[in-house]
Order: sequence, then structure tokens, then C-alpha cells
Amino acid sequence: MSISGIGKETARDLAKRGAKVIMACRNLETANKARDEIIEGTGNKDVIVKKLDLSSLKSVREFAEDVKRSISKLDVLIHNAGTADMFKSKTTEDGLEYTMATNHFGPFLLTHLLIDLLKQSAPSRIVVVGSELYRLAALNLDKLNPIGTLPAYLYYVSKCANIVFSQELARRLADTGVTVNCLHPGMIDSGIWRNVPFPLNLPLQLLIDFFKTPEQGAQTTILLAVSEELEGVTGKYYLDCKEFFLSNRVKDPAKGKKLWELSENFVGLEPTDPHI
Ligand SMILES: NC(=O)c1ccc[n+]([C@@H]2O[C@H](COP(=O)([O-])OP(=O)(O)OC[C@H]3O[C@@H](n4cnc5c(N)ncnc54)[C@H](O)[C@@H]3O)[C@@H](O)[C@H]2O)c1
Repeated sequence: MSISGIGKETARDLAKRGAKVIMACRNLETANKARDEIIEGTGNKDVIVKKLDLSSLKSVREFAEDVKRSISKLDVLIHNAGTADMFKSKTTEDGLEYTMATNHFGPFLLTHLLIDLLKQSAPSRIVVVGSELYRLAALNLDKLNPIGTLPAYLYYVSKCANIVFSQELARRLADTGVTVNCLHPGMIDSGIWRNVPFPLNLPLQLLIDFFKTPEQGAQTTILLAVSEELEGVTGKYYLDCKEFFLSNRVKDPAKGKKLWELSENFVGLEPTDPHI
């Protein structure tokens, strides 16, 4: 979960339903303000903030340890946080391209580190916030850590990775009681568009009035997280709270397997870590 946009609205809704919510956030100051606002608005005091920078493998490991120390049951893991820096490409302390590290490698590692807890808590769920923009990208598995690639394109690639990941994860977790579904939240007026520079932001300024609110954008995530009707449903993709079709290329098991093996290497999965 994250502190602004769709993540904040998802946290608010789950808190309203009485859930214990862990908000995983980079900036603790802003996160604590968001948490206080949610507690005040919902009356649910069981909303906590924990530090997580998904672009740092060390931070992901520290966060997972912190979570495992503080709870004994995890019903839903929501991979919502994402970045889309259209014009700057950076390399992380782990030698990973920043957008791919935040949007794919961090969530990939985190899923591994929390999988035993999710299995013990089954029936449990993993929800992955992808994007329809995946249709514009090809996932080049010969360059999964795409340092030097046009930054604007990297967001699409990372969202494509989210979907291939969710499909492969669902296959690997079949019969464990842990389900995995992915979604597109819609076009949402959120912080994700803040890095679009002049002059590309000009048409965006006009279009953004037609975008949905973060609260509306959270609805498909919430459905996948809580709907009793979706108990046991796995490996699907949703848009506007309805199942939607995926292109065959993201469903290909050979591609999913290769993404998995490469990602295990990039995140430095240890023999002692849980493997999925
Ligand atoms: N807004 C849209 O139109 C749209 C469309 C399709 C998909 N999405 C997806 O929805 C999800 C939520 O995005 P949003 O629209 O609410 O944008 P947002 O920018 O408002 O929220 C993104 C959140 O991710 C957090 N985040 C970014 N980098 C992080 C890091 N390294 N570690 C931890 N947290 C980090 C940010 O702090 C922020 O809280 C993203 O996965 C995005 O790709 C959004």
C-alpha cells in the first residue's frame, strides 16, 4: 500500500471496512499525516505505517522482516506503488534501473519474502496494480534490467512485467490457497502524472479533467481484495471491476518462467530465502 493516489484511497476503504492496514511508504512524514487522516475519518486505529522504498532491495528486506515481526496473519498483499519518471533514468544502489526496480524487482522480492506468511494465512490474496499501457510495450527478456532505455518507455515495460509476473505467480501458487489477480485502475488523476514535462503536459492538462478520481481508481483493487464472490479466483485481469482480456503474449508460461528466473538473479534471491 502507498500513501497517495489510489493507494491512499484503497487504505482508507479497507480501514473503513475494519481491516488492519499496513501502509508501506517511503516518506514517513507524509505517510503519518495520511494515516492520521484515515484514522480520523474512519475511526479505525489499526492503520499503521512502515518504511518501504521499493527501489532498494535492502529496504524491501527490512520491511518484510518488520512485517513478519509485527503480524502473524496476512490476508491480502496489494502491490500498488509505482513510479513513472518519463524523462529521467537512474540506476539504483543495487545496479538496477530505477523504474523497473520500483515497479517490478522490489514487488517481486517482497512477494517472495512474505509468501510463507500468505500461505499460512490462506485463503489469502495478492493483488497487482498493472496498467493497460502494457499493451504498448514488449518485455525484452534479454534486457530485463534496461539501463539506458528511453525512460518514457520503461514505465510501459514495467507494467508489462507486472502482468507477466502476476500470471506466472498465479500458476506457481495454484492449490496453495493464495490467489493472484491483476488490474488496470482506469485513467486516474493522481501523482503519477506529475513528472510529465512541458510541452507534453499541455494536452494532459486538458485530458486530466476527464480522468477518474483516486477513489474511483481504487474500486477494482478493493473488489479484488475483499469480494467474497472472487474467493478462489486466480490468474485473472480486471478493469472497471470486471474481468478483462489479456493478450496471449503476457500469458505465455515460457515467458513467465524466464521472467522468474532472471528476476531471481537480479534481486539476489538467496538459497535460504523462500522460493516460489
Ligand atoms: N493514475 C493512473 O492513471 C494509472 C493508470 C494505470 C495504472 N496506474 C498504477 O496505479 C498505481 C498507483 O499509482 P497512482 O496513480 O496512485 O500514482 P501516485 O503517484 O499518486 O501513487 C504512487 C505511489 O507509489 C509510491 N511510490 C513510488 N515510488 C516508490 C518507492 N520506490 N517505494 C515505495 N513507494 C513508492 C508513491 O509514494 C505514491 O504513494 C501504480 O502502480 C500505477 O502504475 C495508475
